[in-house]
Amino acid sequence: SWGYGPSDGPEKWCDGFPVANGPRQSPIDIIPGQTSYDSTLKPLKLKYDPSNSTDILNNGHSFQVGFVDDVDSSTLTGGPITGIYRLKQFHFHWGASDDRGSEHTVNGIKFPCELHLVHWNTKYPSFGEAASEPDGLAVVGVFLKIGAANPRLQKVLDALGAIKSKGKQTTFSNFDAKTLLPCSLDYWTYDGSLTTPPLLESVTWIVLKEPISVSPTQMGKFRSLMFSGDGEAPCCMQDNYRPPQPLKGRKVRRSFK
Ligand SMILES: NS(=O)(=O)c1ccc(-n2ccn(-c3ccc(F)cc3F)c2=O)cc1
Ligand SMILES: [Zn+2]
Repeated sequence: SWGYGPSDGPEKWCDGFPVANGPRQSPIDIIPGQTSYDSTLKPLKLKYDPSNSTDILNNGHSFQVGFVDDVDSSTLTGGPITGIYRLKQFHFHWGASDDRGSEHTVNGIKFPCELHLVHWNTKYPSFGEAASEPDGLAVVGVFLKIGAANPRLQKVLDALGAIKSKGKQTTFSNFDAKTLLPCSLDYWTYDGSLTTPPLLESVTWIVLKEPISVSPTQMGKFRSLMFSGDGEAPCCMQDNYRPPQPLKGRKVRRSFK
């Protein structure tokens, strides 16, 4: 299947997933000077219940923390979206070195890592159904910038030892995803897609302007994971990011002056 290497990486995804060349692909390069302030955009409202976190999984492309999503207890409302979206999972993308790793870029600048909090629109019966609807998903993107070690992030990183290789999963309870958010919820927003196959064009992207911090040592912990499963040739999980895609006339709005 697909990956991030020279033979199965982003340049090859269009072979199996023709939507890769579609009109609303993600990520994009955000050029702040070309975004438009929209005073009708509402503040983001993120309400996360720590008791909803369930597990942490190495899926062979990244690792993700899963949430109970059969009730409205961890939700996204407000912002550019209407209705209630439920948190399904969060995961990250990162580089082999601190000079790259984020999927979205700002004025062409890459961050070492990017956090994605994936939500689905409860007007649809399930995540799977929502994932194929143009207004089905909303992903909040948060940049990570090299600085002081982030103690809240460390809780997640301390669990990675148990899920080193593809397919490994372990329980991960009582994690408050809100602790991974920066102080300001100012954001850019645009209509886009999943950034990995199936690349479905069903995502309202909400990218926060303010990054959170991560230390070089903590970045090393991300890179200690493996794309490969036990018994396969070991392959470090790094550079698991898709580069920016053509804007194709889309408008990027911002919630702040
Ligand atoms: N990087 S991201 O844009 O946040 C992103 C990229 C890919 C996914 N993703 C991959 C498979 N799925 C998925 C899982 C179950 C399902 F029923 C439908 C899906 F699209 C999914 O949502 C979810 C999020
Ligand atoms: Zn992602």
